[in-house]
Amino acid sequence: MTTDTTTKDTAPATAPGDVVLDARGVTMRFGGLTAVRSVDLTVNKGEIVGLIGPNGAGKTTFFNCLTGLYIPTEGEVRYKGTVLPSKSFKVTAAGIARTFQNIRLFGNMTVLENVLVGRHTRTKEGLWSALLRGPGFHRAEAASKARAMELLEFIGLEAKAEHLARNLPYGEQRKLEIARALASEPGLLLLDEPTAGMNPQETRTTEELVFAIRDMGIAVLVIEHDMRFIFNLCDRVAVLVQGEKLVEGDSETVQGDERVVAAYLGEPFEGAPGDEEAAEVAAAEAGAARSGAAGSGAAAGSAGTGSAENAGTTGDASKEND
Ligand SMILES: Nc1ncnc2c1ncn2[C@@H]1O[C@H](COP(=O)(O)OP(=O)(O)OP(=O)(O)O)[C@@H](O)[C@H]1O
Repeated sequence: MTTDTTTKDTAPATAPGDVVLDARGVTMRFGGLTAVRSVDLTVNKGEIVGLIGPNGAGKTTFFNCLTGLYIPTEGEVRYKGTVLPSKSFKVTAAGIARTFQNIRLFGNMTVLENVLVGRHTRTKEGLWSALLRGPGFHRAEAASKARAMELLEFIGLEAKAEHLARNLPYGEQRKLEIARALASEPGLLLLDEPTAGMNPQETRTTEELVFAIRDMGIAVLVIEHDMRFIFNLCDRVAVLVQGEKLVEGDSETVQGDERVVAAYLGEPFEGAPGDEEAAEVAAAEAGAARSGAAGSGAAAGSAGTGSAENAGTTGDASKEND
């Protein structure tokens, strides 16, 4: 049964025009397996919403239903009031961009070229214009490049614009993926485990980056196993367990819900998560200074059922669905 514990007190006041994403009764079956069962979720303008749950709970499958990679077996997804098209490139053009659990950059292309790839849904110049390389093409190309450089500046990688993507450290590759997603000028950004494999310092930087993206007017829906990251960041958190939404509410509501503790979180947090994180960052920085090199250890504060598989991974060939 789907239980929504959002109360009037915890839910943000929302005007009808403020709903960016409205997923209703989304169900996804693979043969006899129901990976997602009748999930409702809305994301409003100006919100950062978290989607958490144990491994195999259906989080990525749900993302795939929001981005046209899967057509839900049942249910409907609307973006700013319009039912989503069924092809992923059309979903991107409509205004939803995403990053993937496993980094999907073009390693042999430069950092700048990777961001330019993300702009293809926003460039109107057609094949003939590109072949003839007329003034319209050059103008569009210059504008795209300028916007891509702006985005690289936003994520702090403008100095590495001409580097090959594969030569970037892991944390910067994840940031570059975000810049590429932003290049399509979305109204909603979906982040699938953006801090997987990051050290505490990189995680904190990513947190700041997501706040800055929200401040640019882009709504964010984020899957993550790092609970400190989620509870620091999100206005609202939905918990999926075995394909169903168990609870939805603000961080405090979700952390305090016994069912969530039993099904996913394990022990409730004690003390302020921000303080603990700051201590870990300081310890990591001190360690890096001692060894002369920054490590890329496990993300801090991951929930018990999800951390081991995700910490420190740069790819997972066994996952077909993301
Ligand atoms: N293409 C597919 N075909 C068959 N089963 C699938 C497919 N994709 C996902 N599943 C199954 O659906 C269930 C939900 O998987 P999903 O990857 O969505 O979970 P998740 O919550 O994202 O897990 P994780 O936290 O490990 O990424 C799992 O049992 C998975 O094996």
